[in-house]
Amino acid sequence: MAYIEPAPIKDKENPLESMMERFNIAAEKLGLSEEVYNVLKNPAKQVIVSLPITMDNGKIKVFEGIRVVHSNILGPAKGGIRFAPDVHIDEVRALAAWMTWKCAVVDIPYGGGKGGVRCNPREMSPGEIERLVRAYTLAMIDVFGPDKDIPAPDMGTGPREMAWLMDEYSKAKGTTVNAVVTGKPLVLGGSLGRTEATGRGVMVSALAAMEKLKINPFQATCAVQGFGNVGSWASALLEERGLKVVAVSDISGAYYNANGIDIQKAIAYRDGNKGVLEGFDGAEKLSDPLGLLELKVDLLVPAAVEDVITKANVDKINARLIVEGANGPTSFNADKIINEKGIMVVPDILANAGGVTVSYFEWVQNRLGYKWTAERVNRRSDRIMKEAFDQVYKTSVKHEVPMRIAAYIVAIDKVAQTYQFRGGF
Ligand SMILES: NC(=O)C1=CN([C@@H]2O[C@H](COP(=O)(O)OP(=O)(O)OC[C@H]3O[C@@H](n4cnc5c(N)ncnc54)[C@H](OP(=O)(O)O)[C@@H]3O)[C@@H](O)[C@H]2O)C=CC1
Ligand SMILES: O=C(O)CCC(=O)C(=O)O
Repeated sequence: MAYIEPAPIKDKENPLESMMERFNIAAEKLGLSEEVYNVLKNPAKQVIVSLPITMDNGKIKVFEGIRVVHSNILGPAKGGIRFAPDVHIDEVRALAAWMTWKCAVVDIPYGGGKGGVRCNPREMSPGEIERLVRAYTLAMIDVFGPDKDIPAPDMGTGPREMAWLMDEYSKAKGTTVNAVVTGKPLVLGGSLGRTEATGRGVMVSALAAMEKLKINPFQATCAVQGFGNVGSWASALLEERGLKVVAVSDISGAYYNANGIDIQKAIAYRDGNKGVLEGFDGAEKLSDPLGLLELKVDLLVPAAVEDVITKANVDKINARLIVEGANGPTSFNADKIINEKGIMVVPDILANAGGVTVSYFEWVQNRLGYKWTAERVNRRSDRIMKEAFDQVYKTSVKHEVPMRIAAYIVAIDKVAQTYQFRGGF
């Protein structure tokens, strides 16, 4: 099987710089005080650890593990853990700050954090991954905690890794602490609805934006980059709401069918094919996987990695609407051209906030010692996503700025007000 390694991203820009450029614009629009600006531009805590792991061949390999807490002014830090070969401190800093803004946009009582381990989980056995998760957890034992910093899944991690993290943390503390991590398997206190939550939030945001643009979902086409947790759930739920998903992709390539891809068939194929779409016969494989981003569709959902829409390809983007399932898929340099082209973008810190919203519900349920029904979880998260969309849309109209800057304005304003009331510096 031919994998594209490393990730096929051209012209990768620095996600931290992209984040700061937007932050600067919103801070200026808001007239943010210099003191609060200086607090928010720096992460509150950054921890880098070395993790020596015995590999299956008996050799010891040392991995680098990172956790960054950008802010805990609104509550404990919250954010996923990424296992990927190109994890970098600047990327984790940007991802942690995006979590601060994201939690503020959807108005949940958390600050922002993010973690990462530079590794390639595709080349590791389950035993090696388990040892790595446990070593990372122990190294972060004083960082994590249900009232301090609560991790969750991100790229390359899922419920299995969260279960090991909870177990290791609980053993170290001498008691079961399920609220230390979210995105757990149901039987360990995971929430109904968490697995699909990010994709579901993407769908809710997309439908809200399509209403503003007067696009009828039953006549709309869609392309989705990334067919992991976020991309596959977003594809399935958008298809369920009437859209024709004409293209999907993963690390093995991009797959196109003008008549619409049968998403359930694609998911079943992926699940029976070691997690990849390679060889899927319900669509044609595109010669250039990045061609998916340039298709003439109503809706484009980048749901894989950062910086896939950059100044190198932004001129060729043909979608009417972009809803960002991934964190940071559009570089700062591409923003201006997208705006000039009149393409509406529902930004990551709004569009993919459904995941952390249901993570919050999971933490609430763990602390209550009670389980909500899927119906309650979905109804509440849909309402939060829709309200956040409406607030960002109104702010965008009021300040005459794109939705992305509007989302930053909403978030930074909330965090700045909290600083003003709490004081203490
Ligand atoms: N999980 C969550 O709840 C949340 C995730 N996000 C963000 O969404 C994005 C995706 O995360 P998630 O779905 O959890 O991760 P997964 O690991 O589940 O899936 C990632 C998907 O992207 C594919 N992929 C990786 N690199 C490329 C590439 N260069 N080109 C095309 N496809 C690629 C992967 O392919 P393959 O599997 O073949 O390697 C896989 O299909 C990330 O930016 C993440 O930060 C945001 C909010 C919450
Ligand atoms: O569910 C969470 O707590 C965080 C998910 C995440 O990492 C993200 O939204 O980017």
